[in-house]
Amino acid sequence: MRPPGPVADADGPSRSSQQETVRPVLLGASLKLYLDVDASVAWATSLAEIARAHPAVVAGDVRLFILPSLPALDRVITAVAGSPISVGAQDLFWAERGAYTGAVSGADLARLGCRYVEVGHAERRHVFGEDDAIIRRKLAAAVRNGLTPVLCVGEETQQEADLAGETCIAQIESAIADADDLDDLVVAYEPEWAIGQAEPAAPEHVTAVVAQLRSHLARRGLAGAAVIYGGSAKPGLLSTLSSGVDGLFLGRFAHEPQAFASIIDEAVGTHREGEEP
Ligand SMILES: O=C[C@H](O)COP(=O)(O)O
Repeated sequence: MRPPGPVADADGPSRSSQQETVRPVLLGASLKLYLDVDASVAWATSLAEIARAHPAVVAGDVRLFILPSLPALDRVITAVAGSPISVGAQDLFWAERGAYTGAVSGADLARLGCRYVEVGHAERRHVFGEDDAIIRRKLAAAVRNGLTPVLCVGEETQQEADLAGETCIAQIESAIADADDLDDLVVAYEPEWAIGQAEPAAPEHVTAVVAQLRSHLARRGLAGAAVIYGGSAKPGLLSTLSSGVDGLFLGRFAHEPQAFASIIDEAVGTHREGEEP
């Protein structure tokens, strides 16, 4: 499923590995509201230079996506054009057109050149009051407009992996309930208690929860969905997770382009066998 509008990423390398059984590593980063527009463009420009020069990214073995703030989207898309970086938005509204002051249409995001859109982040739930019903409608809108949802799920408080997995599976099921023809999905496992901290969740916890999510998605016919980890992810983490995740969803620790570059280096060699996300 592809967006109907121009696509800001260079999908050539990614598509070229479609017949292979090795899954690429997916690294995403959301800027949240940390950087202003000029700083976002400068950051994206640096990442594009790194991406263009990195053999694993050029080959499609490591895929990158970035989610700047909405006012920065257009300029960031221009800044990374021709590089192997995909761009997405941090939010969308559930309807394309109408009397919805301040809302952002998925159709416009796709037309602008977005490939991804984030749905269900803990900050959207807690700061903006989004609930399961809103997340479900937004995810359906993303799919309807050819955007790949980056669906964030995660338990609120620290608990054992089995329980956390159950919570996340319930969130996934609720979120995808109204999405017709869902064939492209990224699930970002973000335990809420690990977001904005000094350290990420323990690797054993992450891999145990992600294993449950992968099994569940496979049973639902969504084995191709990538399951990535977010929550204070930073350089050094991916090596400890090995093939236990499909990649990382980065926040603050991606603000320094060289940190992002070092995570790309770590990603090399952590592919796993299976259907391509
Ligand atoms: O969107 C990203 C996640 O919420 C992680 O953010 P963080 O790494 O700054 O905790």
